[in-house]
Amino acid sequence: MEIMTLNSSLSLKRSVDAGTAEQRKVVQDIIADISENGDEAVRKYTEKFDGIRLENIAVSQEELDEAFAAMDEDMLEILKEAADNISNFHEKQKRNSWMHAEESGTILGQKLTPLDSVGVYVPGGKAAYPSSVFMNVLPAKVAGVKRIVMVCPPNVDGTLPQSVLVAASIAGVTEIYKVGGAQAIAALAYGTETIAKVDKITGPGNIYVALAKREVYGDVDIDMIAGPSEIAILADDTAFADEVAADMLSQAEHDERACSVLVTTSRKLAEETAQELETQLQKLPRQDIARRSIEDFGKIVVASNLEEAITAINEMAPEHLELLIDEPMSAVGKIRHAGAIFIGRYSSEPVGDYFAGPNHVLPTNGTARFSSPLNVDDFQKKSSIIMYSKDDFERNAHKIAAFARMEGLEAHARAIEARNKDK
Ligand SMILES: NC(=O)c1ccc[n+]([C@@H]2O[C@H](COP(=O)([O-])OP(=O)(O)OC[C@H]3O[C@@H](n4cnc5c(N)ncnc54)[C@H](O)[C@@H]3O)[C@@H](O)[C@H]2O)c1
Ligand SMILES: N[C@H](CO)Cc1c[nH]c[nH+]1
Ligand SMILES: [Zn+2]
Repeated sequence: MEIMTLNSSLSLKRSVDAGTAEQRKVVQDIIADISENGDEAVRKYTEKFDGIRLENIAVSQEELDEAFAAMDEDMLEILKEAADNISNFHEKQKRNSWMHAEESGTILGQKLTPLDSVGVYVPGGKAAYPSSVFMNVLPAKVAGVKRIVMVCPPNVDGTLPQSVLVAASIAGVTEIYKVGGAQAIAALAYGTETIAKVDKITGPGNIYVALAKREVYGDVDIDMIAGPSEIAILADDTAFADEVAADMLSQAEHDERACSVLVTTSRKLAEETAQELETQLQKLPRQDIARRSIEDFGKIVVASNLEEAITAINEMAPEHLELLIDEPMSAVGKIRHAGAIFIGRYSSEPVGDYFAGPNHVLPTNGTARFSSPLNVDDFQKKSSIIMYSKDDFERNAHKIAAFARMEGLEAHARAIEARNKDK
């Protein structure tokens, strides 16, 4: 891989993938068809895109039990431990309703209510993602959401991946359906005979899923449009090239359009990492995907100093950032934009993908400039509480009425004045 030098004309920013006009049209047509024809349209697209006609898309308790029984005991323990770590982390995010009583007797506050129902998209297609089941469902559970509907595209034999089913059971999903792509998003947003509509849809997926979420937003809420994975690694001469290359490939194997970038102050590390990437790629099972990702979107960049490197990384606002530098904690304050920051050698990105506890659904495509990881707040909504006292009302009524008249809203002013009389 070519090694570049960081200069003012080199930007690490990703261009947002808005899909092609043709893909948008495909998605709009699928959504319209599902809204109109419900389950029958779901069956048609599942047959077309996943290669199986399913008369019944609901996962039965029997299928869940079979998946559990077939799961390796040790693996089951690992899944449970990961689920505990993720739940514990998200418990710390949970906020409570609050009310504050002023001395004047007025009570102001904020009431938090979990969403009634959430739809969680779990990608199928290229890989099975039990970890994404945990990352979407467990924060919803912590928030108190009662109805959690999971959708996932079926395998060609009409099953769902065993690992996904077991994760769904551990996490406490309430309904599971074998449907993927834009047709799953439309079914969750508008409902079919089998799937009752939900209030919010979360979860990552490919371009068809992302475009569908964008289309239905407004009729339901969505979490974010999570694009292909990204990793930026900031490293100096204390880092090890084999570890840097391994971490870059860990995200490259997700998707041909995943993006792995090394920014380093050490030319030696840059050269060794380029070599390591080639050696390690040859031994990877998902070599084709990872190679295309590295060739089309991978970058190794040499910066003249740490400050310059951090400026470029802030501009990129990567989904994941690893700090493999001497005294990495000292750089954290200077990082303004990154979905998740992995500090030091033992915080390899997959630690966060699976086990540490923080969420792996993170802002991509530079949206870490203004978005946050999926979290418990995404599954609760707030209502303001206002209980105004007589004293406050009498003291402020004329100010409120004046404000209303300034806006030309006479009825507002009169609503206030109607109460400002002895009755
Ligand atoms: N950000 C995260 O947290 C995270 C986690 C896991 C996976 N991911 C990403 O999710 C994505 C998963 O993509 P995937 O494709 O493997 O699975 P997917 O489930 O997103 O997509 C499969 C579905 O796409 C639809 N589809 C495929 N080709 C189509 C076409 N030509 N026209 C219309 N619809 C079509 C089909 O309905 C199929 O069921 C990857 O990009 C991966 O990196 C992200
Ligand atoms: N790295 C992905 C998010 O960008 C999440 C994931 C799931 N499984 C493994 N990794
Ligand atoms: Zn990953």
